[in-house]
Amino acid sequence: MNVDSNFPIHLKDSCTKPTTGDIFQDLLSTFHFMVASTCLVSDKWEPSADIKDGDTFNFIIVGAGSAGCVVANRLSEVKKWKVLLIEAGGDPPIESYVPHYDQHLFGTDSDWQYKTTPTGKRNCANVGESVNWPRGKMLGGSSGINSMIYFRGVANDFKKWFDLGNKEWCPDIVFKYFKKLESLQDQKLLKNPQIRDLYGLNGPQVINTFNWTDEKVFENVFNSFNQIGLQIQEDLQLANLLGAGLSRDTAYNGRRASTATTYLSQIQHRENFKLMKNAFVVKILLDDNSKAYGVVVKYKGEEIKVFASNEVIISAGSINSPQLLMLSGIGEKKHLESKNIDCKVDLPGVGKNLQDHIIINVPVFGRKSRSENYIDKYLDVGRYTYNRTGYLAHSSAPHVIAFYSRNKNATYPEFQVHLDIADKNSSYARSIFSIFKEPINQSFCELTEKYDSFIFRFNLLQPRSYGNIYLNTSNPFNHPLIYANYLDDERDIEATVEGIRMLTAIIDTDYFKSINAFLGRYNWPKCNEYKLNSYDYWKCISPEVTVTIYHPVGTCAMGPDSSSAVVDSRLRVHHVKGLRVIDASIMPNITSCNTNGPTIMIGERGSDLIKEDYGIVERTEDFCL
Ligand SMILES: Cc1cc2nc3c(=O)[nH]c(=O)nc-3n(C[C@H](O)[C@H](O)[C@H](O)COP(=O)(O)OP(=O)(O)OC[C@H]3O[C@@H](n4cnc5c(N)ncnc54)[C@H](O)[C@@H]3O)c2cc1C
Repeated sequence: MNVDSNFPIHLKDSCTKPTTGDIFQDLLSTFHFMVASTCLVSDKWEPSADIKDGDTFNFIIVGAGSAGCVVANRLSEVKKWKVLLIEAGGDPPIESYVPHYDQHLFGTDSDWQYKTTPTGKRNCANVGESVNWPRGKMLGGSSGINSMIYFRGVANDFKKWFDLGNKEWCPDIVFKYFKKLESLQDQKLLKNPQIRDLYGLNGPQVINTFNWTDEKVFENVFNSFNQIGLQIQEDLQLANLLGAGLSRDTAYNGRRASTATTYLSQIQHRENFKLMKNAFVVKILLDDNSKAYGVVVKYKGEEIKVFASNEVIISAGSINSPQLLMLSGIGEKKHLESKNIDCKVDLPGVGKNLQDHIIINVPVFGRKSRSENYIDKYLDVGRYTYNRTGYLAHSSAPHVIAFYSRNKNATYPEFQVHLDIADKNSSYARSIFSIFKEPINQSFCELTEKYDSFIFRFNLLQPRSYGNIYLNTSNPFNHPLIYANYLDDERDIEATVEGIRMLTAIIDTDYFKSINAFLGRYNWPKCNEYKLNSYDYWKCISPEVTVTIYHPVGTCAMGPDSSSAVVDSRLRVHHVKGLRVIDASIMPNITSCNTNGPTIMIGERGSDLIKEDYGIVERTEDFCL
C-alpha cells in the first residue's frame, strides 16, 4: 500500500507503549485470520507434472492463458485423449486474485514485460518512445493480469470474419459459444428477462458486476454521458455496445475469475491430463512432410522433447504464438533466413496483421466532493479479509464505459471510453502521467497537486493501421520486435480526433461544470501552437502520446488465403499438418470491445472444431448457411 504525504500524522507515531500482552494476543489472532484468509482467496494448485524426455500425448497445448486453459479443459473431457498443457509461468500470485491489485503485477515475474520498438515516428512523447505491453505469464495468462472487463463484441465483428471466408465463424454460431462459456451471476440483472435470455447461465466462466465503493461519482459521470447524447444502459451488451454503463466483470465474490480459476483448477485431477508449469516451449518439431509431432521444452534447466501423436496446439498469445512459429521455421522465408533460421514453411502472414486498441488519455481536472478517506480505506482491507468487500474487491480503475459512433444512427460502436479517476495529490494520479516525457509529465503533475483527475481513456475500436511482430534474434528467450504502427493510417487519425472532440463536450455538462472541470493541455512544444481541443491540436498530439489498452490480436490471422492468413477457418496452420493456433492471434480483425471474452470464445469454438474433426461431436458446418 502506498503511504501518501497526506497520511494521517497520528498513525506515524511510535507505538512502544506499556502493555499487559493481551493486545498482542488479539492482534496476533487478527494476523492469523488475515493470513488464513489469503489462502481462501487463491486456488489450490498441484505441483508441476513429472514429465520426461520422450513422453507422448495425443494433444500438446502450449500456453495456459485465456484460450489455452479452455482448450485443455475441453479436450481432456475426452477420456481416451491424453492431454498435456505447458505453461511458461507458474501459479498466479495472490495479487492476481485480489481485483484491486490488477496493475500491481506489471513489471513482475508474472508479466512478460514487452515494449513496442521505438521508430522515431510515433509515441515520441512517451518515455522511451515506446509503449509498455504487459502480458500475463502465469496460469491464466493475461486473464490473470487484465482489468477483468467482460464484453463479447457485436455481430458486425464476426460477420467480417465470416465474410472473409471463415465459414465456421458466422455471428449466430459465435454467440452460441459465448453463451456456452458464460455463467452470469449478477442477481439484480438476472431479474431482467432480456438480460437473462442474452447471457449463458451455466458455463464455466463466471461473470458478475463489481460492487463499487464510490458509485456516487459514477452516477454523476453517467448523467454527463447522457447529456452528451449517450443513453445509460443497464447492460451494454444488450444495447449492442451503444451508450454508457458499467461493464460486466470476470470476477465473483471479490475474487478474480481468470481462466485458470474457471477452466483449469478443477481439471487438475483428471487422469488423462497433465500440467507442466515454469516450462518454456522453444520450438515446434516438424517432420519432412511438414507434420508437427511434438515440442522442445526448456524445463528445470534442461531441454526435453515431448511428442504429440495427434496435434500440437499453440495458445501462447498474440506475441508469443507468431514468435514460436517463426522460431520453428514457419513464417516469411526472407525474414527467417535473415535470422539464420531454416524456413520449413513459407507463410508470410506470420506476425503480420497486428491490430490493437489504442488509448489516448483525455485528462479532465476538477474538484470532486471527497467520498472516502484514508481511515476508511485501511478499514476496507480488514473488510476484504473478513468478507471480500470494500475497495480491494473491485478493480483499480472504475468500469464506467461508454461506446459511441460518429454516425448517430450507427448500429454498432466506433469508439469506446474507459474512465479512470485519481484523487488530488495521490501517487496514483502522478503515476498516470509518469509515462510521458517532460514537460508533459511536469505540467500534469502540477495540476494533480491541486485537482482530482478524470482520465477519459479514449479508444478507437476498428483501427485501419496494422503493425507486425518480427524476430529480433533466433534466441527464443529474446523478446521479439513489436511494431505497433499506431495511427499510421490517416483515417485512424481523423476518426480519433473527431471521436475525442465529441467526447470533450462532457466538460460542459452539469456535473463537470459544478466541479469547475477543465481539459488539461499536453504541454508538448510541437503541438503548443494549436488551440486546446481544436482539431489540429488533437491531430498533432494524438500520435505523440498514444498508448494501449492491451488488446493485441491478429498476428496469426484466420483466413482461406495462405499468402496472408496463417490458419484456416478450422484454426489449422496452412501447409502444416497436426498444428493449430487457438488464441487471440487468430482474429482476422479486432472485436469492438475488450478482447478477453472473445478469446475465451475462440478457445471454446476451437476445441469443438477439433472434436468435430475427430468425430467426437457432430459437425456444425451447416449452421452458418
Ligand atoms: C494489462 C492487461 C489488461 C487487459 N484488460 C482486459 C480487460 O479488462 N478485458 C478484456 O476483455 N481484455 C483485457 N485484456 C486483454 C485480454 O486479457 C487478452 O486479449 C487475452 O487474455 C489474450 O488471451 P490469449 O489466450 O491470446 O493469450 P494469454 O492469455 O496472454 O496467454 C498466453 C499464455 O501462453 C504462455 N506462453 C507464451 N509463450 C509460451 C511458451 N513459449 N511456452 C509456454 N508457455 C508460453 C504465457 O505465459 C501465457 O500464459 C487485457 C490484457 C492485459 C495484458
